[in-house]
Amino acid sequence: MSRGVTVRVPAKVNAQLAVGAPRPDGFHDLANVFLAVGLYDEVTVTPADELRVTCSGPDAAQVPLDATNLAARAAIALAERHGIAPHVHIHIAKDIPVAGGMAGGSADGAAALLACDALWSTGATRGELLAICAELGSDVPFSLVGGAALGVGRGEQLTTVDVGGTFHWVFAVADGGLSTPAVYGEFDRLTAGTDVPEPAASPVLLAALRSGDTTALAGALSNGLQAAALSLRPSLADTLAAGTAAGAQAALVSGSGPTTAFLVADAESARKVADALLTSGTCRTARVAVSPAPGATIV
Ligand SMILES: C[C@](O)(CO)[C@H](O)COP(=O)(O)OP(=O)(O)OC[C@H]1O[C@@H](n2ccc(N)nc2=O)[C@H](O)[C@@H]1O
Ligand SMILES: Nc1ncnc2c1ncn2[C@@H]1O[C@H](COP(=O)(O)OP(=O)(O)OP(=O)(O)O)[C@@H](O)[C@H]1O
Repeated sequence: MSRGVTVRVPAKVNAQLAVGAPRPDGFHDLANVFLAVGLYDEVTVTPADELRVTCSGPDAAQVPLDATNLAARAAIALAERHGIAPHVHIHIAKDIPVAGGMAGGSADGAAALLACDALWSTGATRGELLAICAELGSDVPFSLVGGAALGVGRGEQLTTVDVGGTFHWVFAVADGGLSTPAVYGEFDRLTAGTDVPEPAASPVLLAALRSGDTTALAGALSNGLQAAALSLRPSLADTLAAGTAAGAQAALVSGSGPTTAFLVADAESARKVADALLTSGTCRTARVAVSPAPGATIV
């Protein structure tokens, strides 16, 4: 009988990503409407003689296994707060695309935190766990809570958003990743000398999510980092066009990219659009998923 704890954690797509001007600390204020999507990593922690990280899955070779791994950082942060040695083997079964703008590393951070908390019976409150998540990265608190939420500040201050139905997505995974800081840097370069408005959540988008109406949501999706991601990776325009031609109701870059996201009417259209994207040769692979999905959960 293993004494391990396993946590399942979802990827995210940004239904709206409004980006403000750079702050003195280098971050950008956001109005970030997160939606958790049903592509999952599973993180298992078991007692060990020292901290060790392993990873399996098709993209495993791209995942760092040292102390920079967000799952390792989460274990260390929790252990430090509770005076525990972080002697744990963390195994990541990775299904979320790496460096794809779907918060895969953030997901593993949130999952490892929840798993270690259970393994060590720390008694940490939800608020304490969320505070550690925010220290680890701007996307990490949302990976813990899942569902749908508006993130303000640098994206870490969350308010739940109501979602009235199930949305169907196709994700086109590109060859190679894009660095999140590089995409924000390109946003700064492209907007230099312009008046960047204060980011604000779109009432039309929030109403579309509440109604569960795919057509309304398709008209309201937006990503303020899209121009920057396309500037760094112009070939993404071909992927967006291929998905649109195949019948997607909306096509956009997912977060900082280079994964592209396609909102479709139902599961059947999802399969059709995924097949068309694959045969178009404009992406490495295509994945089908629904949203919203639950946050990090012990299984
Ligand atoms: C693009 C998104 O994925 C959208 O959800 C997030 O904003 C990125 O969140 P993340 O990967 O958790 O980012 P962090 O690890 O907090 O920050 C990485 C880097 O991204 C940039 N960054 C991130 C968040 C933010 N609000 N403004 C920024 O400028 C900064 O250069 C920062 O050094
Ligand atoms: N557990 C992890 N899984 C994947 N990458 C990790 C992990 N921990 C740290 N990293 C590092 O983080 C980088 C970004 O990976 P990640 O998959 O989180 O990107 P992302 O999905 O674009 O993130 P986001 O959408 O939050 O900006 C990777 O290139 C890798 O070096």
